[in-house]
Amino acid sequence: MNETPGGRHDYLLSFEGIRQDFTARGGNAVRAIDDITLNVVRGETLGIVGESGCGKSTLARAAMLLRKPTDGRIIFDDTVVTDLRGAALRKQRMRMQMVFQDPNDSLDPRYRIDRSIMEPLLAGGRPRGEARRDMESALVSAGLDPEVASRHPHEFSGGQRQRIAIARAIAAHPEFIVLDEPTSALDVSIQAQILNLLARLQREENLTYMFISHNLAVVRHLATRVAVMYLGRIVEVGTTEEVFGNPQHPYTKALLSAVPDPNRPATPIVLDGDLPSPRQRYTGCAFASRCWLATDACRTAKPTLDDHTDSQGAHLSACHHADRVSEDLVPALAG
Ligand SMILES: Nc1ncnc2c1ncn2[C@@H]1O[C@H](COP(=O)(O)OP(=O)(O)OP(=O)(O)O)[C@@H](O)[C@H]1O
Repeated sequence: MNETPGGRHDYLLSFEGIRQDFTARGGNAVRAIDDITLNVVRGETLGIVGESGCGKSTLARAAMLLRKPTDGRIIFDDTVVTDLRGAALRKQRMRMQMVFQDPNDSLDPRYRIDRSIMEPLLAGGRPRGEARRDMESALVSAGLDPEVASRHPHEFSGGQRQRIAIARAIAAHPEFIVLDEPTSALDVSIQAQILNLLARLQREENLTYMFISHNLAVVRHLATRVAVMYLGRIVEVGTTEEVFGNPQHPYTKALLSAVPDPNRPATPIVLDGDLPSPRQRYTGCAFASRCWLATDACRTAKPTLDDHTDSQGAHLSACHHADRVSEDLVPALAG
C-alpha cells in the first residue's frame, strides 16, 4: 500500500518487502528487519525512529546497498538496484551517500582531507580536475575554507569533522543521503548548526534525506515524514505533524510520551512486559507483550500497515486498535 498520495514517479527510493536475517550459531537467526515496505518521496526528509536494536541501521545499510537483503527488493528511480553488480553498482552508489554519527567512519585519519573526499569521486570515474573542483566547492558549501583540504582530520573539532564528512557526501552530487544520527555525537551548541547546514544543503542541492535518530525533538524539527520502527517492522508512518500530533500506534504514543512538550507536562508511559528478542518468532503483533490495548487478536494476527486518515493514505499504522490509541487509555502504565 502507498503511504503517500501520488504514484511511483513521486518516489526516489522504495523498499519492497525487505527482510534481513543474520545467521546465528544454534537457535533462530536474528531477524533485524522484517517485511518492510516503505517509500521515500523525492525531496523529503524521512525520519526513522525507534529504540536501539529495532533495525534502523540495518535499514540504512540496505538502502545504501551495502548488503543484499535476505528477501525483497529496493527500487531507486525506477530501477531495481538490489541486483546490481560491479560497475553498475559503483555508479548507483555515487547517487547515494551516507553521513555517519562518527565522522571518523568516513574520514581515514591517515589521509589528508582532499584525498578522503576525492578518492570516491576518482573511483567513480570522475576526472581528477573535476574531482578537485567538486571537492573544493563541497567544502565551501559545507561552510569550510577550501584550505582545510591539505590538512588531516585530527586537526579539527568534532563539528568541523562532521562538516567535512558532509562535504565528502555532497561532493559526489548525490540525490539521496542517509543521515545516521549525524548530530548525536556533537555538543548541543554545535548540533543546531549542523542541522541548519543539512537543511540548507537539502534546499540548494535538491536532496532527499533518510534521517535516522533517537532524538525525537530533532526528527520533529527536520523530518517531513516519520516512520516508527519496532522490532524490525514499521509500525507507523505519516507526516511529521500527523505522527507527532495524533499518534495511531501505542508504541509511538509511548515513545512520544517521554518527549518534553512546552504545552503539557511529560507523563512518560512506562512499558511493562518483556521486549521480545529479534530471534523469537511470534504470530501476532510484536508489541502485544508490552501493550495496554492488546487483545487476543493482537497475539494471534499480525497487524498490517493500514490507512487511518481520510487524507489519501498519508498516515498508516500497524495496529488492530489504531482507532483507540488517541483515547486516554494508559493511566495504569503512566509512571
Ligand atoms: N551483523 C550483524 N550480525 C548479527 N546481528 C546483527 C548484525 N547487525 C545487526 N544485528 C542485530 O539486528 C538487530 C537490529 O540492529 P540495528 O543495528 O539495525 O538496530 P538499530 O535500531 O540501528 O540500533 P542502534 O540504534 O542501537 O544503532 C539487533 O538485534 C542487532 O543485534
